[in-house]
Amino acid sequence: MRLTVIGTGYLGATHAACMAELGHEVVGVDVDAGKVAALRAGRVPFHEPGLADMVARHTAGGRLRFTTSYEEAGAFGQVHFVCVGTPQRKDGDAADLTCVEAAFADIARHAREGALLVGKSTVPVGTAARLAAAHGSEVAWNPEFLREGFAVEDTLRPDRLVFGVRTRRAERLLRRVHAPVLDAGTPLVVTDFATAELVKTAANSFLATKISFINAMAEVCEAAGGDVRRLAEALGYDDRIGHTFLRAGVGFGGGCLPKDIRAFAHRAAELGVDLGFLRAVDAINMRRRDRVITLARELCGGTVLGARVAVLGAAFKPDSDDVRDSPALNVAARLGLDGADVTVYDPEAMDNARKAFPLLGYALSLEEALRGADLVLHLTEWPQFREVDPGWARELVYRPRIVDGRGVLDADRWTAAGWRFRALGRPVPQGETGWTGEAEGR
Ligand SMILES: NC(=O)c1ccc[n+]([C@@H]2O[C@H](COP(=O)([O-])OP(=O)(O)OC[C@H]3O[C@@H](n4cnc5c(N)ncnc54)[C@H](O)[C@@H]3O)[C@@H](O)[C@H]2O)c1
Ligand SMILES: O=c1ccn([C@@H]2O[C@H](COP(=O)(O)OP(=O)(O)O[C@H]3O[C@H](CO)[C@@H](O)[C@H](O)[C@H]3O)[C@@H](O)[C@H]2O)c(=O)[nH]1
Repeated sequence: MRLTVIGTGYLGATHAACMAELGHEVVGVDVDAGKVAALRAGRVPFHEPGLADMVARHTAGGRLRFTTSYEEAGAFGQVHFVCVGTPQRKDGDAADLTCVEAAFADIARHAREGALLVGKSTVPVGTAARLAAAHGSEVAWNPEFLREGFAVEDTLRPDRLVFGVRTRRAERLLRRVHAPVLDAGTPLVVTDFATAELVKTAANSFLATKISFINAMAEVCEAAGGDVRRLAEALGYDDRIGHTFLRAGVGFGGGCLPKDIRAFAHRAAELGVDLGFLRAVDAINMRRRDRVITLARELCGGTVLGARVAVLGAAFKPDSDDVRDSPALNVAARLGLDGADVTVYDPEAMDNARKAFPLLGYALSLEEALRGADLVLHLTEWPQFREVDPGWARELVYRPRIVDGRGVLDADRWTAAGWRFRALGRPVPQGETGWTGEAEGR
């Protein structure tokens, strides 16, 4: 089929390449000429494992093209997928639909007779019906559930597909687009617009709730002397609960969960439904960032003023260079404002971090970040950070003190190598009694 993908960011570039992989002819459209130029040259302007190869292969083979022209896209496509951003509005919790509205208006104006306009962006319930009424084109909603870092795999082998449609024809077209995925046995839910839109915001709300639940348990563990890792392990053996999304730590960030739960609560309130629990989920999540800052202060003798702090991680999670609402950078920036001399290192997200927080210090290697540090904060669990030898790191830092904000480092190993080790939701390692009041200064 001839498809277009409008908006070629994290979601759209992946969707476009994967649709070409399924055998379709695809044109990607973006208003960002720089992004289009990079993609045309077969380069992906962000880090997503496996995607660069796929884009390079299909642009070279001619099945995947990129343009800034809606005219070209409209003349080409039988089905148009809208994948533009829906960030949080500057003036509140609602989703900013400016890009979605512009994209639908532009493609509706240029699309051929009978073309299907499919929304994939995450939107407040009611958006699809409004766009269908506004543009008179046939509309469908096909929400996307991919995770960054696994985007290709999640697109080619998703847990499920959801089609929000009003006609048999729209369903048939979407079935044809996804035929290889459906033939592989992927579950499909065909439903109305509202339900399709709600599946997406409900799924992200559930995931965020699960993370904040275990982080609230981490707070109780801190108060009671328990270990949230063992608690999560024991809880997860109950099949009804499961082990996934129960990793306690500095909490969730990224371009999706934080803004999606806020937008969902806002939209529900407009509809007269109080989803107040999502505000609690959000508050628990933000408190974990505060907790890292409290631990940092405690380990530095009450204040981080003048302390050299190495922050390991800038991306909101490993295997991504996305720094949108990154807990690591939020903590780093706040410590910087408190007078710490902060140096950030991340294997992939340095350029994005520099753009977002130009005043922080940046190191070109892990070793450089650690050298001379008074305190180390482990805030994004890249494999290379987990594999660090505590003895090697001990030789580089000025003071061996670390906060594990992701709950993956081995407290015993770090303590045995002479480190003062703190983690969220876990007891102070044996043999350590907490801050002893030794004088700071070099
Ligand atoms: N990132 C993810 O993992 C993911 C997963 C599922 C759903 N989503 C949802 O998908 C949507 C896109 O998210 P993203 O992370 O890819 O955002 P992004 O910011 O990476 O990409 C959005 C792209 O849309 C382009 N754009 C903006 N206005 C445009 C217009 N009028 N015409 C053409 N292009 C335009 C931007 O230049 C940008 O390249 C959001 O609604 C998000 O919630 C994202
Ligand atoms: O047990 C866990 C799991 C995740 N996280 C954090 O939660 C955030 C989100 O992680 P993840 O969901 O893996 O990443 P995203 O790529 O943001 O994906 C989410 O958001 C996408 C955009 O809507 C959806 O498509 C996905 O299904 C949904 O998982 C990250 O900061 C993680 O560090 C935790 O703190 N503990």
